[in-house]
Amino acid sequence: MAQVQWQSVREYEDIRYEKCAEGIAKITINRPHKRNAFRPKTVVELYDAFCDAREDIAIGVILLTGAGPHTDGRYAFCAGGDQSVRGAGGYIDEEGLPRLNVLDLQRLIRTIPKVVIALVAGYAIGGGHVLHILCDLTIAADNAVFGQTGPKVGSFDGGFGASYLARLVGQKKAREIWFLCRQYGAKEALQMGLVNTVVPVEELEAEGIRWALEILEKSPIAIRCLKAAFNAELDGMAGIQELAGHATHLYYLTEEGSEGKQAFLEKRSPDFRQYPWLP
Ligand SMILES: CC(C)(COP(=O)(O)OP(=O)(O)OC[C@H]1O[C@@H](n2cnc3c(N)ncnc32)[C@H](O)[C@@H]1OP(=O)(O)O)[C@@H](O)C(=O)NCCC(=O)NCCSC(=O)c1cc(O)c2ccccc2c1O
Repeated sequence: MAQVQWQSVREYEDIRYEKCAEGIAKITINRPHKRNAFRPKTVVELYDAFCDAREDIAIGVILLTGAGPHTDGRYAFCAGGDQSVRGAGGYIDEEGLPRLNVLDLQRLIRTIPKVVIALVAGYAIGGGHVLHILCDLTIAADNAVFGQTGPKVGSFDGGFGASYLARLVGQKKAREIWFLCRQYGAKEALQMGLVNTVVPVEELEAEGIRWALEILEKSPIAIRCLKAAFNAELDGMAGIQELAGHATHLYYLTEEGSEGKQAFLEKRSPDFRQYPWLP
């Protein structure tokens, strides 16, 4: 089965947010007239939907994609920050404040204890390219186009957008991508390890659902710990915190862990002697 019944979760202006009974959430950037470029409000809405998916214990996999094709027939995953609202100090929100709030979203995608899959049709460019990099997996349509534009348009993402990209494709290739601002097709992206697979564009969502359903058959705790472990290797103290948080979560689930709390509440000494020091 590679088709599901999507139910809208709540209404937004710049995105669509849906879930299905099988445990998948789908978040769609819905600004095709701007090649799905994000303004601060788009990011606020994306953040809100990702938070909802994080809190929903029925959801294990989140698909992130872009609406399309546009009326001109072109597809886009996301063309990065909306340059028409870029002002001094960031992208100007509805209150007139400059924002780089996509950085908050990047960290949420990175740490959410569920699997995030980017479904990329058409352009994944600039900050939109960085978003797919941050996703755990990327499924590309055969018409996908990847690239950074920062040095061309007076911007750069020196965080995950540079360092994690280099981990994915190697230092030389990452420097080429940023320094030359070229565009790369789906096949080339697959060859350089930037995406997991390439499918015909009309198969993109069905393939995403197939991957999601396969993941959803697996152990949620194993997957969340693995995601944190992959991150910990690269994310320093923040990565260790994330992995350690999962260890604490598991410890709280044990009888041994609750003995300490129970003893405190019963105003007695804890009896940890009953628990083995396993090899
Ligand atoms: C994506 C393209 C290569 C597509 O080219 P194509 O020829 O197919 O389409 P058009 O160029 O004609 O675009 C159609 C339509 O969409 C508008 N549009 C496209 N992208 C954007 C955009 N990013 N912002 C605003 N508007 C956009 C375009 O103007 C057209 O509108 P019309 O009204 O004229 O029809 C090509 O469009 C392209 O190169 N786009 C720009 C890509 C780009 O440079 N993105 C920004 C990079 S910087 C960034 O994203 C960024 C964001 C952050 O929040 C950061 C935060 C912290 C650090 C760094 C950040 C950062 O670098």
